[in-house]
Amino acid sequence: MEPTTFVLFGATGDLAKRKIYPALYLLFVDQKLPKSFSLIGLGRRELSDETFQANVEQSLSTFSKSEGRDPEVMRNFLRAFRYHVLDVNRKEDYTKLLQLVEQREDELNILPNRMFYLSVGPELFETIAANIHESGLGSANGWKRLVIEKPFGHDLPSARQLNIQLNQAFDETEIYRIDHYLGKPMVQQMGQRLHSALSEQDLGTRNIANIQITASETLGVEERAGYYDHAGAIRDMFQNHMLQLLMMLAIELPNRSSVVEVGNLKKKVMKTLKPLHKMDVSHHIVRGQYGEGEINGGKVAGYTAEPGIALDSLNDTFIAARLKVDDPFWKDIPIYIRTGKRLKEKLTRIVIEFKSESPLQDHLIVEIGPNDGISFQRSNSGKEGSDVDKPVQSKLSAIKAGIPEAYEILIHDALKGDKTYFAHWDEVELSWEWVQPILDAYRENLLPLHIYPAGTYGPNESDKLLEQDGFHWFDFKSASVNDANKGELYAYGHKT
Ligand SMILES: NC(=O)C1=CN([C@@H]2O[C@H](COP(=O)(O)OP(=O)(O)OC[C@H]3O[C@@H](n4cnc5c(N)ncnc54)[C@H](OP(=O)(O)O)[C@@H]3O)[C@@H](O)[C@H]2O)C=CC1
Ligand SMILES: O=C1O[C@H](COP(=O)(O)O)[C@@H](O)[C@H](O)[C@H]1O
Repeated sequence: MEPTTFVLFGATGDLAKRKIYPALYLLFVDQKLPKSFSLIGLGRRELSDETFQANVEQSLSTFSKSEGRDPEVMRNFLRAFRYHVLDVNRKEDYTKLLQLVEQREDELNILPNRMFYLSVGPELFETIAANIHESGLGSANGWKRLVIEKPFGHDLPSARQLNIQLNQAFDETEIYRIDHYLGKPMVQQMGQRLHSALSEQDLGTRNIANIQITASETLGVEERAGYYDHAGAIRDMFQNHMLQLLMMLAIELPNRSSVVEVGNLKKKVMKTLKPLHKMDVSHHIVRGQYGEGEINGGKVAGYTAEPGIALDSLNDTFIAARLKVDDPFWKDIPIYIRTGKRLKEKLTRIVIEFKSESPLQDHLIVEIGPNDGISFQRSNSGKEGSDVDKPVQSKLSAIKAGIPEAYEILIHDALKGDKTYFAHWDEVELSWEWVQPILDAYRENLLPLHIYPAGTYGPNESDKLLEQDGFHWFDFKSASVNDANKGELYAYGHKT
């Protein structure tokens, strides 16, 4: 891997501590960082290099999953870390930063390959990109890359505007838009596995009755009121993670697919999504907000009683949607997506329900979190005359233990210059285009905001959305994927 200077904006922030440093540490231990690697952390607060290094070490103790850190390994890891005070709005700070970057490149005798990671609020993205460009930080005789956190824009016009601004400083090939769901190992493989499962059974998508994508969380808004109350579930999860799950499920990635191929395939999925009209949104979308309730036996406050949230906030903490992909392969298969905060359990799963005459069992379940695996399940929920004692049968593949986490995978890819599992501009723009009528309908209050008790699966209207089509959300309680783990291990696409 080529020598790299990793310039981290937001080095004192939550994401850096929680995800970036632990991921870098694991990469270092696995010898996956470039041999010549230097990190310069940036923020407004005054820190010495030593305090910064101690803070990084502290965050590893708090957030890293690796056990038993060797002090010698830790010292070697932290040796690469320097800190520099920078206010993103002060041009002179970038000039000083350039001097430090060049000084470190000289000390290490490395080429000026620079990765700029923006782990700061989205309102700062444009300013930083412009200042990197103007200060000369981005014009050295090596490569430059911009890694950018979500959210990418607030709506379609602002996302387009942001992209135009970034393109003045970075080429699209140099921009790495992080969507951490794309770094989840199961997400990278599931389209392939679904197609293998269907073809091994000599089936086509005609045997699929519907597809259900659920990302439910037990957490509430936590300390992120300032951001979340303007984003809501639709921008925080739906426009990015949930639509990425749909794209990754619908495409069959050729082996060793290039970044361009993946981008084109995903774009095709988004282009075939039937558009919603603002006036029809209420027929296909359910908007919810959590009220007070119980999570894991403990009482929790409703959304508007959370710190920093206005009592009259109409922000959405839940969304359920019905979508259709209008292409010959997926035609006529309804796709339901739901995501929300303060729901009954923490899980991310995709359920493919087969038609009753299908030789397959009722459901193929792709479990993305907290564990991962693929299994067949028979669910009795909602079926008249069902035999509740019927054993759950399953074939399952799980991704082996020791697989790196999303941030580790994505940061490693960015260091290698592999953009395959980053969000490409075309698909980001198309997903905002699809979501925009919903944002408009929310703003104009064209659909009700349903309050659901915390600790449930969301408002009843979300169940009704499927009942209208003769379906039910899969009842995860009736068939545990972890029980299925005891069954025959069988990986679609390859045997484990
Ligand atoms: N936290 C999370 O779990 C997730 C976060 N994200 C995204 O990651 C990004 C960072 O989030 P998070 O770490 O939570 O945010 P925090 O508020 O915790 O950190 C913000 C960082 O930005 C720095 N900063 C703020 N203003 C300036 C400024 N004017 N000049 C220089 N530095 C500044 C702060 O440093 P200082 O105060 O020292 O200046 C701090 O290091 C956001 O885009 C967020 O949406 C995405 C997914 C999950
Ligand atoms: O990006 C985000 O994702 C998390 C959920 O991620 P997961 O990997 O735990 O499923 C969500 O809590 C957060 O609000 C959102 O910003």
